[in-house]
Amino acid sequence: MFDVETFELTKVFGDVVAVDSVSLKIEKGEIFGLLGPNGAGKTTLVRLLCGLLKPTSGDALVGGFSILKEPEEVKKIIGYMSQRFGLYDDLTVEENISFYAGIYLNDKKLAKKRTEEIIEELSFQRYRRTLAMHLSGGWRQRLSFATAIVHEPKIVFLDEPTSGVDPVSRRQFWELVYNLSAKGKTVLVTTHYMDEAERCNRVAFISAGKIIALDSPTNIKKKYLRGEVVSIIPEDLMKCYDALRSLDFVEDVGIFGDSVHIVVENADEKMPEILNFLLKKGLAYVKVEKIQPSIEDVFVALTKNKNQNAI
Ligand SMILES: Nc1ncnc2c1ncn2[C@@H]1O[C@H](COP(=O)(O)OP(=O)(O)OP(=O)(O)O)[C@@H](O)[C@H]1O
Repeated sequence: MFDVETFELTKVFGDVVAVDSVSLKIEKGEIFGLLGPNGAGKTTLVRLLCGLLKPTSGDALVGGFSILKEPEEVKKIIGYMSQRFGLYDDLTVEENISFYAGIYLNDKKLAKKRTEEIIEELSFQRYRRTLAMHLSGGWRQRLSFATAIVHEPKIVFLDEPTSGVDPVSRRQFWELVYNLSAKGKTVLVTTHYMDEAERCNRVAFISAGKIIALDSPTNIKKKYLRGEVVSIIPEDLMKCYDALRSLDFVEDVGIFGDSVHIVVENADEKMPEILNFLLKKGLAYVKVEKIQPSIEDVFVALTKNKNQNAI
């Protein structure tokens, strides 16, 4: 059973096609990741699915309701955590939660009950009277999440929920996402963090409004990365990156923190040639090793070719 189904969904702003004929299906209970560079169309797709934007053409069913014909019904069954978090800084934690509970739930008693439940569930007890403006980044993010799920929506949209949040809070946040999924809720999450993509059941890559790859993280790596990855930690990152790009047996080159990753057909076979090349070019390095590919390696390979065909 699908909780989200889109049919050639398209949104055009002036001469920008922000979402370009997207057709996808998301199963009930799934954690579905949406990845893509800045401006790829992730936020626009999420806003369309939340019933906040009207499509230029195409349609989508969210929880069985059409975003085109029944956007108000869609809004009742979804939770949306936007990039801006949507918190009231001059209200306390409890007031923020109870404010959103009041908007979404008509029943006052139920709104109060849910506010208490959420405070308990998300461990807000000691911060309940703290103003939102005084919370740390991680707790603000948690509060924004709380306000998005206070009405127990079936489907939850999280737009870059962990952007700018420290690694510990990010990990804790993912526990909350897993809890939602374990309760049978469907989650669509957009992210820039590739390690977070690995945590999703399935991911879609979006580039210039089009879905260019969609599968489980494992299958995506198998399908789109036809080769093995060698990681090089050089002393001069940019010089090494530029030099490696000129090697004809290298399929893809990408920078990952302080290392350069190259994709080659057979890493063990090519290793002596790579070491020889670095030596000849006078490129000093700290470490060269074959590594397991990450979803980020696929991302580099996929976004390299901007004219990639949509699937
Ligand atoms: N309201 C709008 N009016 C005009 N153009 C828009 C509007 N909203 C988005 N766009 C354009 O649509 C394209 C997709 O933007 P969108 O915000 O959906 O991308 P994104 O993948 O979410 O990017 P980011 O990761 O930076 O948030 C961009 O070119 C953007 O400039």
